[in-house]
Amino acid sequence: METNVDWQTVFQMQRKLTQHIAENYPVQDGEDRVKKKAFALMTEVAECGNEEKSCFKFWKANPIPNHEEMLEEHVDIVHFVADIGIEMGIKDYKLKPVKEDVLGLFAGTMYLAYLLAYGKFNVFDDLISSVDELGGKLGFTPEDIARAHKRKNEINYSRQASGY
Ligand SMILES: O=c1ccn([C@H]2C[C@H](O)[C@@H](COP(=O)(O)O)O2)c(=O)[nH]1
Repeated sequence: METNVDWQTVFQMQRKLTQHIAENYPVQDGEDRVKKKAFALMTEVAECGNEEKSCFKFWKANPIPNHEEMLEEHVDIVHFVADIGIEMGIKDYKLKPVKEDVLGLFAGTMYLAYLLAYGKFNVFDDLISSVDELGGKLGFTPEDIARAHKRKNEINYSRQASGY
């Protein structure tokens, strides 16, 4: 299946970033990083949705989307999906077609993140598939996503270095 995100590269990069952040901020006794990262993912989905206002802000006369901001939020979502996969020890995932519109993808991604973290349901394939589909439905090419992901990955390292 053709994908909008080069997940193999994303996972390779995320493994290093996750390890780097864990060295700076070691996991505390009893801390559930899957729950925290699932919530971080939900907040990024909300931020992305807030840039693509036209899918839900029916009360606004002129809900103009901000494509650059939307792309930045989308690659934050991509970061956290891979991060959750790593945190959960996912070895194998399989992308599948998702028949949802943008609104359904935003809401579904949040719901799946909740199910994974709190219900312990095995829905990682659904989660990664929804986020992949979202990138395309928001109008981004695989090249747009790869470029923005690489840029944000570098920013994440400099933020760690500067004690952000
Ligand atoms: O454990 C973490 C913490 C942060 N990030 C990355 C994902 C996003 O690109 C960015 C989100 O951080 P803020 O920009 O919202 O601070 O950091 C991770 O990948 N793993």
